[in-house]
Amino acid sequence: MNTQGSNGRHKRVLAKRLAVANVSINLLVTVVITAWMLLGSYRSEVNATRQRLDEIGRTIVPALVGSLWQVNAHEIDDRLDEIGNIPGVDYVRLQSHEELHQRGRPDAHPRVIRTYSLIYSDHQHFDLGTLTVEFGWSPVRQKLQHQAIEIGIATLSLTFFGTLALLLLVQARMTRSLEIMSSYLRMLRVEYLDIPLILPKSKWNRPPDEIDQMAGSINRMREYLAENVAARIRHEAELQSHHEKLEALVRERTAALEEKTRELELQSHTFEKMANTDALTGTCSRRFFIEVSEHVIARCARSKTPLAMLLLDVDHFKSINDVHGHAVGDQVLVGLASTCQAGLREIDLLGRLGGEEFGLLLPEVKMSDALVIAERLRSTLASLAIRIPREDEVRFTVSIGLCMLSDGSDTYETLMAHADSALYGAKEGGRNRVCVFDTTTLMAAR
Ligand SMILES: Nc1nc2c(ncn2[C@@H]2O[C@H](COP(=O)(O)OP(=O)(O)OP(=O)(O)O)[C@@H](O)[C@H]2O)c(=O)[nH]1
Repeated sequence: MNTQGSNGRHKRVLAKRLAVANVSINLLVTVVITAWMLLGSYRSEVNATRQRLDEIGRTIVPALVGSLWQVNAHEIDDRLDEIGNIPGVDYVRLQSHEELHQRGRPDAHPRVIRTYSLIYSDHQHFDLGTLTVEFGWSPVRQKLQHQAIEIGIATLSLTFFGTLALLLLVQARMTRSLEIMSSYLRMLRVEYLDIPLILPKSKWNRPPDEIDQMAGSINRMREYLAENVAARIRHEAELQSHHEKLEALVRERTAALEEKTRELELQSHTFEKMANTDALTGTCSRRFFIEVSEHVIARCARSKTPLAMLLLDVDHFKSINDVHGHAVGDQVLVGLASTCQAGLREIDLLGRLGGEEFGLLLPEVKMSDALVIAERLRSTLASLAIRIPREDEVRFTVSIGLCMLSDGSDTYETLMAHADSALYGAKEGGRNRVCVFDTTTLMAAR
């Protein structure tokens, strides 16, 4: 990560602001100091002027009074010249009786004026006139101006070099460090969190300052962020691992569930098949035969399609059981069912209704065809030989009751009652025969 770059737009703004502030403060301080120093100079100048005036009063004025008393014009002029030559004296005025002596020119606004009374004392006081001495502004002004210029130049030089030094110091320490820190924070990314912020080392072995503290805080924040990111990555990895384990578990459980469902479906299918199939003969169970018959009968009744119902019953089956055993009886039933089944169409339905009694539903078959089918069945079964171990074979006959769907109101129960009635007729008629149900008469086929 490059932390040496800087944002050009804000380059050294801080240093410039500091320089402007420093120059402004220095100028203000310069003005105040200059004013204060000039005031001090002015005061000391005033004191010096007063001391000179006192000196004039002590030395020259008594000599002047003596010259005036002696009326020594030459000496008077010398004294006045002496006063007029004192630095700073602009104007000297001697008013003695009618005479006026002047040196220099009076100022409209003199700086300091002092008037001396010229009195000669010799047991008596004689008033000889007044002496006025004026100190003007020009020498003091010049002096103060020079002083102001000197102070100004010195202070400005100090300001310039001080500001320059400050700028260099700020640039070397603050601006550069702040630029590096700013650049570091701008470039900071999750992948760079292991790179610490390093400020350029100072040549001098100085104690840590606020910039070092800030850099330390940034590094602590970076470490804290790095720890947090590492913890987050760790947690995400753990979460991912848990997620994968969970998904594997769900897949495993789903597979087990699907397997179980398949097993249950298979079982259910088997149970359904078992429930719908007669265990011994493989034909429809009574319940399934009734259920399907009800639908077929209703459909044929609606569409006025012919339908025949046959009820088959093995003749003297009890004797077969009694003579040959129950197992042989079972063999007879199996043989009957498979023989019947072999000659049926897809839409025909054979069901074992109980014991040795079977129902046979023949949709879309008219009476004449139904009779043919019933007779053929009876005949085929009568000639069927059931192979048994000891007696070689067993033969049997069946009685068949036949009825037709007569009108739209017929149901399974009515058809079954009719077929049963016909079967009863067949049994009564001597067995091994087909009987057709008729509402008025029972007609035997043979
Ligand atoms: N072997 C065997 N016998 C059964 C089965 N179900 C019922 N039976 C027997 O079938 C016999 C039916 O006898 P019956 O009702 O008297 O009828 P039948 O002897 O056939 O006489 P008819 O119908 O009048 O000709 C009984 O002895 C039952 O025990 C079975 O599944 N297997």
